[in-house]
Amino acid sequence: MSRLFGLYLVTPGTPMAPADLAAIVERAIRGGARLVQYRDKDADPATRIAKAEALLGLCRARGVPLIVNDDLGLAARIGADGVHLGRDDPDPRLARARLGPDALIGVSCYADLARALDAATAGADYLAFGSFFRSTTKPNALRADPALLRGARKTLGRPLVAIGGITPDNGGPLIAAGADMLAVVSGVFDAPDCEAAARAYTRLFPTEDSR
Ligand SMILES: Cc1ncc(COP(=O)(O)OP(=O)(O)O)c(N)n1
Ligand SMILES: Cc1ncsc1CCOP(=O)(O)O
Repeated sequence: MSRLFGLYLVTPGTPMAPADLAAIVERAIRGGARLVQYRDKDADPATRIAKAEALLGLCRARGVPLIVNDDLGLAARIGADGVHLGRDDPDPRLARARLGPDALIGVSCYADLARALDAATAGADYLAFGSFFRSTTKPNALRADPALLRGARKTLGRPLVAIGGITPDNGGPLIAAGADMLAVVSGVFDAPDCEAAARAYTRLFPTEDSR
């Protein structure tokens, strides 16, 4: 698994034809997205399988991992690279047992460092914090203060993902505070040029040589 660093694209979960979804994800990968999460709360099971499989094929061809939000069963069924788990989802240990030692397991920690420590102990590969800014995708998301990332950096020893209302204009300070990845939905999916938008996030990160 490549190092967890850079733009993390999360799909919006709004009704969208599989081909349109794949086209945007492909453009975002061209713009530098290094990890993709299939997040889809509303589609029926057959549509979810079809979309996730289409994205997995695309991501495999581009060498970018695809993980599934919430749904451990779907991740196992399609052979995804991992799963992202929130408060209402299975324990990371269960996900590890089901998906295997190489699976990428991410856990939502909101603004809760104690939860993050537990998740790290339970084998999470990355810890996600947020929402750092108001999110149109998830307007009622719990809010986190960017300063939290500095403490998380010192104590957790795992890659940190920041999410929620992140734009190319407000993302830099989150990276400076300790975020390894910026997870983004609307900043890419709602942009007139998805590839250019992804590139604008990608440019916020130091290059491999300067890290
Ligand atoms: C990278 C990343 N971080 C946080 C979330 C939110 O997960 P969760 O709290 O489970 O909420 P839903 O996504 O299920 O609404 C995420 N999906 N990805
Ligand atoms: C899933 C999720 N969890 C907290 S905010 C959020 C949505 C992020 O989307 P956007 O990048 O459009 O704010």
